[in-house]
Amino acid sequence: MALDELGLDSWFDNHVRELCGPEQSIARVVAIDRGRYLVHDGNNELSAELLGKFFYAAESAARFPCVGDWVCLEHHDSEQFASIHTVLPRKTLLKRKTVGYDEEFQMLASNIDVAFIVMSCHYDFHVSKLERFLVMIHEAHIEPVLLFTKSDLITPEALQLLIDDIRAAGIDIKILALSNITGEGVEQVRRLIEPRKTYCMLGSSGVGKSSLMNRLIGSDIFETQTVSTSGQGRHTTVRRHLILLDHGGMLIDMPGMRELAVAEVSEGIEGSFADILELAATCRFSDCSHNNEPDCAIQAALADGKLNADHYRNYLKIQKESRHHKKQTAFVAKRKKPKNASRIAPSKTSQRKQKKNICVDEHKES
Ligand SMILES: Nc1nc2c(ncn2[C@@H]2O[C@H](COP(=O)(O)OP(=O)(O)OP(=O)(O)O)[C@@H](O)[C@H]2O)c(=O)[nH]1
Ligand SMILES: [Zn+2]
Repeated sequence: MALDELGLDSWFDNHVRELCGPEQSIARVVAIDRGRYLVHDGNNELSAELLGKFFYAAESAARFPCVGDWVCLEHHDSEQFASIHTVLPRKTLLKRKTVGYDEEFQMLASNIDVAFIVMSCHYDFHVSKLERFLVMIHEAHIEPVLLFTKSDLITPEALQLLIDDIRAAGIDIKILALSNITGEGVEQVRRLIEPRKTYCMLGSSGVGKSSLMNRLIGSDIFETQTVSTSGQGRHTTVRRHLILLDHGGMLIDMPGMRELAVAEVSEGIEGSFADILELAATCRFSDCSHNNEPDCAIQAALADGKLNADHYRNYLKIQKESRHHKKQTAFVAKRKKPKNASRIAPSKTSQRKQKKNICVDEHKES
């Protein structure tokens, strides 16, 4: 198989020439398992390890490879084993705020062209949740598509009402409805997937991501979970693996995400809340807080119903989270920064910590 079938194009090629040594070859990270990287070099999948230099002066988790990355490799004698020297620049990087106290973000996957937001139309659909996914996807410069699963459980009229709600919030992304049970709509999803492009599936646990994966692959390699009759999903084991589909495209499955806290986002907000930013630009005062200033365009639009109150509330919430994350990251970075960072070798403990930080795949994380 040629590397272009794995998504390599001239953009990456230019970086290969610049960044990979003459003895090195190029491969794509398809999975991470307990600190080991499974990479595909166009012919084989092989196991690769990081060079020690990755653990030096680690200012940011973003220096480590993640699923979807292109890396420069040096093969060892056995051919089945290699070391990773360099991570090539990424076209796109999907990340989220780390759950818990650590204020650094977590990389989910890179070099994704299209993100499928998978949501069940039968249970627990909220436009605000969709907006949260959209902020994250816009921030990463990825094209979003909404896949509504479980269409067999609601009437076409009820489905149309949900779509109307989404359009009313100013969201104009492509929407497809499907059922993994009857198979309706699955073919349309398959037709969306183009060769050499990378797709990912994002969505809460239990919405039907594994079921859809299995349908697209045509076999039951992903374990699916039975959910309670309320439709709510259960906790499933985490996996993140880049899979090559028969007709060419690539698909990365993501763990179910219960908590989706946003890291610092700016363009993501511009992408998802452009209507609000446009309105705010027409307030009388440029620093309007949209509370009780005169001639506030936001308050006026809320009053006459042109601006949906939930949409605005969600905007404020996400903006607050983003600001908070920015402040925290700046604070943590200041506290952590050692003098002469690049010359200090990390202790064994900090290497272990780093490994723990990047190898999220074997933990449950939703
Ligand atoms: N009625 C109906 N049930 C579905 C559909 N898709 C999935 N299910 C059921 O929903 C449950 C959860 O599906 P999964 O495919 O495991 O969901 P998931 O999104 O992969 O969940 P995680 O692995 O936890 O992230 C299973 O019992 C499926 O049979 C659908 O289109 N219609
Ligand atoms: Zn205002």
